[in-house]
Amino acid sequence: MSAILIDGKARAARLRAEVALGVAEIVSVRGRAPGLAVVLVGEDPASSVYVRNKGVATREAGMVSVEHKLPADVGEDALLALVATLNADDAVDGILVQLPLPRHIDADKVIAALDPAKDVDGFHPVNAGRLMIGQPALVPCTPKGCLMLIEEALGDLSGREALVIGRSSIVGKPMAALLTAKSATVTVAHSRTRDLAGHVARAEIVVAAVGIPAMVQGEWLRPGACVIDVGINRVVGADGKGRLVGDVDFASALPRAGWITPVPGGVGPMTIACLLANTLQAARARA
Ligand SMILES: NC(=O)C1=CN([C@@H]2O[C@H](COP(=O)(O)OP(=O)(O)OC[C@H]3O[C@@H](n4cnc5c(N)ncnc54)[C@H](OP(=O)(O)O)[C@@H]3O)[C@@H](O)[C@H]2O)C=CC1
Ligand SMILES: Nc1nc(=O)c2c([nH]1)NC[C@@H]1CN(c3ccc(C(=O)N[C@@H](CCC(=O)O)C(=O)O)cc3)C=[N+]21
Repeated sequence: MSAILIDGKARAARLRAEVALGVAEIVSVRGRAPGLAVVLVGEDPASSVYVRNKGVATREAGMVSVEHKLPADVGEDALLALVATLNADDAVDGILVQLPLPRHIDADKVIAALDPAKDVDGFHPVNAGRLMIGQPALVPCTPKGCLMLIEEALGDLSGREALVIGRSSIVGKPMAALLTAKSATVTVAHSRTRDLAGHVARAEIVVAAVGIPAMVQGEWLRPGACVIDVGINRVVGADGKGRLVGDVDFASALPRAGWITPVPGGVGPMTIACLLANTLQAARARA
């Protein structure tokens, strides 16, 4: 038996096409396309790739994308001033501040300064809190995209055993909240978890968001599990070339899983498509 490959690239293309229809509609109503402002501080190479991919996708969906590149040594005050300007700019419907920020800047402070209505990453405490208590919110893009892939594979998730590996505010915590809202029975594992393999063995759904290349072994998996690999790790292969791998050991997981997302081509494209969906949602709410 071999797992069904979940084609995140194809699912993301469908979502982007849906978003483009919504964009056309809001343009006809409001006379202005949704606007996304992306703030990039310094030259993080992974972030640069993400920012470039996002720019192309937003324009293809008919949105206006404006990038603000600031030098790595920019002061916190200057960044907060830019956020205030974008908050006040009526042409800006969504703001994304690329993480990680340089160490001398307090990321929590910057996120808290965002207008929650424009927080298309869903990182502001108001949106994070709303998600926790089941109120309408802007939901973080990566877990939102993961949930779409899981539901498409499994349908109704109620009563399903789910394991989320990782408890970051960007992926793990909101992922656990979304799965709980869908009535899955959710376990959250992290660096202090004892017997990770034992938890993996019980899970019908495994979401791996750790940042350690190929750490989840295929042999740990419950046969037929739905495996969502969030990890984006750049490693150097035997040929000396760099390539991307996930947090799941794909080769050993493939024969044992029921469904699995590849890296690249799985969760990553969904993150970008969900960012566009969130920007449309924010534009509609503000219109
Ligand atoms: N595809 C996409 O669109 C995106 C991909 N990513 C990728 O996902 C991965 C995770 O990202 P992010 O959540 O931001 O990462 P963080 O570094 O913020 O969080 C990693 C989590 O993994 C946990 N962890 C570390 N070591 C272990 C271990 N040995 N066993 C179990 N858990 C462990 C940590 O535990 P503790 O809390 O105890 O430290 C922490 O909760 C990265 O590879 C990142 O590049 C991220 C965002 C979007
Ligand atoms: N404020 C903020 N929000 C984020 O959502 C955020 C962030 N900061 N900082 C960095 C991480 C990482 N991240 C990725 C998104 C898409 C791909 C992606 O498109 N990946 C493709 C292609 C990757 C390639 O080939 O280079 C794929 O997996 O197929 C990767 C990584 C979002 N993040």
